[in-house]
Amino acid sequence: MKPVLEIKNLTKTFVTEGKSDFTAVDHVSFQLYPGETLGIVGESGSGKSTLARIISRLIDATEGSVFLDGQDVTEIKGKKLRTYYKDIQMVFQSPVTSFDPRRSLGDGIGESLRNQGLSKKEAKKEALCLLQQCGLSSEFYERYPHEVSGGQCQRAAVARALAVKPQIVICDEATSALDVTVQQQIIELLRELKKERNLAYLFICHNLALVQMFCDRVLVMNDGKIVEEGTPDEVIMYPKDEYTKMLVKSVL
Ligand SMILES: Nc1ncnc2c1ncn2[C@@H]1O[C@H](COP(=O)(O)OP(=O)(O)OP(=O)(O)O)[C@@H](O)[C@H]1O
Repeated sequence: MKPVLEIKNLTKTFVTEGKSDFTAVDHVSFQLYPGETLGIVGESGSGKSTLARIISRLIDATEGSVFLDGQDVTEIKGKKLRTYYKDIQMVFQSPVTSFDPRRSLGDGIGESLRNQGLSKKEAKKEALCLLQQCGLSSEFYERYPHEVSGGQCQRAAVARALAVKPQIVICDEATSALDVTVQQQIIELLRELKKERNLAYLFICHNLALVQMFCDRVLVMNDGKIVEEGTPDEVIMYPKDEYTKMLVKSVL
């Protein structure tokens, strides 16, 4: 099977005046396959979010390449980049702040649909359908981000991510701000949506129990490098790398 996403030697060095250069992502390479959920774990500051931001083209890499469906997308611009922004969507830790507080959830979801050329009426119909698929009834269309719970808002954020029909969804600590039962519900939702839409997920998470439950494969990052890779059982139950052993021990 061909990978949907291929990362080759990706490196990001931040250059700040008056400070020494800092390499947050250091020659990272991996592949993500269609329908796969790939976990990325590592301590705070290990470079996970920076990696996600490069892949999403929110920031540029210093070195290395990103391939989507075999096409080099590292430096694409204009229309190609706008299409790429649809192919890769992100769901963040804090759903409430990811929505405009002055607009209803339905409007927030509808906006991406209207940007794709749907009429106001069509966008509303589709937004209601997406909300329903994400377990939210039509009354949530009119609600504002501060009028819903964190879990409900994260469901709406998933609905908004799906509105543009992405191939890949990057979840950056998407369940970390939610309590345990709501975390499980969001994981179940992501699982169902993956099956229905053959999505691939990059699942950045510091909760190893969730990673073990949800991911097909796991990468461990330390100081910007991938230090171990394997199935959740291999990495979490039988870690080989010293850093992974420490990481696993620290949460047990
Ligand atoms: N714009 C920037 N300029 C300088 N350094 C940065 C910048 N963005 C991130 N960093 C640094 O890069 C390192 C990696 O940060 P990153 O947010 O990718 O880590 P992370 O593994 O996602 O951590 P967390 O789990 O806490 O979100 C950190 O030391 C951070 O301070």
